[in-house]
Parts: sequence; C-alpha cells; structure tokens
Amino acid sequence: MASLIQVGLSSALRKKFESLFFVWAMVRSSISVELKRMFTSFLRRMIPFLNPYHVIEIHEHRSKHMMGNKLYSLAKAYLSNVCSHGAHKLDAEVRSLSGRPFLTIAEQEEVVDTFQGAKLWWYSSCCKPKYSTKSSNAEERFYRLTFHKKYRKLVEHEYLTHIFHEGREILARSRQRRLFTNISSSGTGYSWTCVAFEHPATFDTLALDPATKRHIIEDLMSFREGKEYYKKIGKAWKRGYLLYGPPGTGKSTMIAAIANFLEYDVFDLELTAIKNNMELKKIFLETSSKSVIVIEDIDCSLNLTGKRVNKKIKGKDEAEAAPGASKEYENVNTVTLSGLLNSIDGLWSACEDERIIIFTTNHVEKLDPALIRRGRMDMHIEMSYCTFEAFKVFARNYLGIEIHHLFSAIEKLLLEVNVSPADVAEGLMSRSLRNADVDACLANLVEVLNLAKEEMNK
Ligand SMILES: Nc1ncnc2c1ncn2[C@@H]1O[C@H](COP(=O)(O)OP(=O)(O)OP(=O)(O)O)[C@@H](O)[C@H]1O
Ligand SMILES: [Mg+2]
Repeated sequence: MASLIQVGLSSALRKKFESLFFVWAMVRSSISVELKRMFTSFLRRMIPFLNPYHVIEIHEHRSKHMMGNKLYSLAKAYLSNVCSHGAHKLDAEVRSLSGRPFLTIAEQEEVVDTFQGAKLWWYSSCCKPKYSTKSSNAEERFYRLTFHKKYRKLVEHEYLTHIFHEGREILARSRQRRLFTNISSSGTGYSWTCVAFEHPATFDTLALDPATKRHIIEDLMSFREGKEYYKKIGKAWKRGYLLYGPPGTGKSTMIAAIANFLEYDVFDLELTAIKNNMELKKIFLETSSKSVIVIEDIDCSLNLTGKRVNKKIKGKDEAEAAPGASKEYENVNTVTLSGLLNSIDGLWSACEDERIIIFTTNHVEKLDPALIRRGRMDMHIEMSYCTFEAFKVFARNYLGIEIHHLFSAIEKLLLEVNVSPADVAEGLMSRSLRNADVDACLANLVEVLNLAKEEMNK
C-alpha cells in the first residue's frame, strides 16, 4: 500500500517563482518595450524547462451539464483509504449506516503517494466550475496530481488505472449493500425494489462441516480473484451454486453468508411474480455487477421441473421448449424452463462483470438436469442434517464453549437421529432458555434429540 506523507514541495517551488517574478518586476520598469517582449517570450519558454514537474487536474464535473466525473469519485475513494497517514485535515462522510465513516482529504490539503518508486503529490482544492454556464457562486472541487516528468508514462499508463481499480474496490466495500426483490406492493413482478441488506450470517456463524465450508470459501475466493482467468479462457465471469437439502438446514443462511463474504448485493428473484419469458429476460439484465442472484425453492417456482416435459402447450410437447425452441413457446404467457435457461445464458453472454447465481431446493431429484448441469450450476452443495461438527459451531457461537461433559451424549444422539441445524439451534436457544446457563441449554438439546429419537422409532 502506498504510503502518504505531508510535503512542502509546491510551496518551495512557489517561492522560487515568486522571487523570479519580483526580479522581473524590477527589471521591467527600467527596460524598453522591445526588450520586455523578448524577455517575456524567453521566460515563457524557460518556465516549463525549469519546472520538471507535470500536473494533471481531476475535476468534480466533466461537462457543461455538470455530469459527475467518475475519476474524481474514484480518486476521492482512493485517497480516503490512504490519506489518514498524511493529511492533517480531513472531511468525514457516512456512505452507509453499517459501514465506517469515510474520510477524504480536506480542501487545501496536500499529501504524497508513492507508486513503483515514483512520488506523486495530491493537492485538494476548489475553483469556479470549469463548465458551469450559470452565474452561481457554487464552487467545484478538484484534485491536482503533480509528478516528475520522467514518470509521465507510468502515471498515464499505470498509476491512473491503479487509482481506477483501487477506487472501485474501496467504493464497493464502503457502499450500503442492498437486497432487491421483484415483488412490488402492487403485486406486479416486473422491476426490482430494494432495502438495505444487513443479514448477520457469516461463514463463522454457519454450522457446517469444516471441510465443506473451507471448500466453498476457497471456491468463492478463486472466483472473486478470477477476473483475468475467466477472460483468458473466454468464459463469462460468473458462478452458479445449487444448494439442496431438507428444510432448516441453512440454505438461505448460506446465501447470506456468501453475499456477506463477497460483499455483494442480493437479487432475490421470485419467479412466480414474473409474467413471461420476455419479462424474465429483462429483469435478469437489470441486475448489477457484484451481485448474488437467488432463486429459492426452484422446484416450487412454476413448472420448471422434469415433470413438465409431458405437458402439452398448444398441442405440442413441451420437450420442444428446450433452449432455442420455437418462438411459439416464447410467446406463451408464462415462464418456461427454456425461458429461464435462455435468460440465464443471455445474462452471462451480455454482462462481463462478476455475478453469482444460486438456486435452492428441498428436492434436487425433481429438477430438470438441464437446469443444474455443470456450467450452469457449477457447484452442487448438499446441506444436510446436523452433524456433531456443525453442532460444535452452534455451541461455540451460542454458548461460547468448546467442550462439555454432555457433548459425548449429543454426538451419539446426532448419529442416531436426523435433526436439522434449525432444530438444534432452537433447542439451544428456545425462549425459556434465554437467561439459562450452559448446562440447562445443553440438557434441553439432549431432551429435544431424545424426543426426536422416540418419534423416529415409533
Ligand atoms: N447450517 C446452519 N448454520 C447456522 N444456522 C442455521 C443453519 N441451518 C439453519 N440455521 C438456523 O435455522 C434457521 C432456518 O435456516 P434457513 O432458513 O437457512 O434454512 P433453509 O435450509 O433455507 O430452509 P428452507 O428449506 O425451509 O428454506 C436460520 O434462521 C438459522 O438461524
Ligand atoms: Mg430457505
């Protein structure tokens, strides 16, 4: 990370020029007009020669319509991340209620950055808007970037790109993440509405076999860092996950943990609210980069399962409605399996930014193989009944313990009965146990497991 230190270079330079102009003012009063002209032109040629520094200004607005200059916001974010080392005066703003305050260098502040051995000075200031046509008193802010002319190529070709990427990452991290749904209050399904996404689930709180958890985290990390790789192999930068398993095994919780881990927005797509394939395609294309698109309980969402293959529409077999089928099916006033597959494939080919799509189901066997084949759903993750390893995560998170004399009884019972993690969680923290001690919570869980065993034996 580049480090920043306060400098006084431009003030030193300014002093040099001030003394030069002072001498010039003295000389000017005592020489002829012709001599003055020659001297002025000489000075004009000498100043760039004497000054080995180049300057780039990045203004807040970039056109006479006062459109925001994206590079200004990115530079602001970039400097916010490193300026605390160098700037004495900072401006603070809050970008999201859940995030930490965002600090930017204040006006008239100067900080220095280093990049590949080059020193770069950033100065924050404001001026009359360059493009404003209105005679208002409003000022616009700008950054002046100063560097030695020998680094001109480095700045142009690498440093500004570095600012662009780093700034984007920082902005993405500091923004309020959102949960989008396509169910509006009017009941129509087209277009997204959003609320703040603040689900607390993380991989630490997720009760799951540690090896599976590690495998998923590694997969997500290599996806997140895989931009160049996906480009190289000519594939869209996306990944599909199928989460399947009985109710209460943590599928929805896992989605929140994934979104939190990647710091993505969530688009929760309710297929039953979509009128037809056209609408579905449009709504898919309206999702943004760095997002998780979720279709929960896909086996219950319309007739997207293998069973539909025998259903007739307009006298034709729906088997024909596979991807690339006739237009006749696209016009049917409903969402079809082929429509969903085409929308997903269309999204992948139209958008190059990172997206993850997740399907959840309680009945994986009911799904059409085309829907979950590798390439569409790259990773199939089974969310199973609670194991002893998963229970230990709950014990650590809920009770703050790693070991207890009741653990062996619980381990034995978990091998004998199928209980979901949701049941175990409830057993540990039911309402009556809120203020109870560890022993009481574990004893209650043992009772719950014994009851489940009795039920099973009946
Ligand atoms: N693996 C888990 N780790 C942590 N908490 C879990 C886990 N599984 C379930 N829970 C708890 O149980 C509740 C229900 O879990 P969740 O909604 O994720 O299950 P689900 O598999 O999506 O169920 P469904 O199939 O009914 O949608 C969650 O609020 C969470 O507190
Ligand atoms: Mg769920």
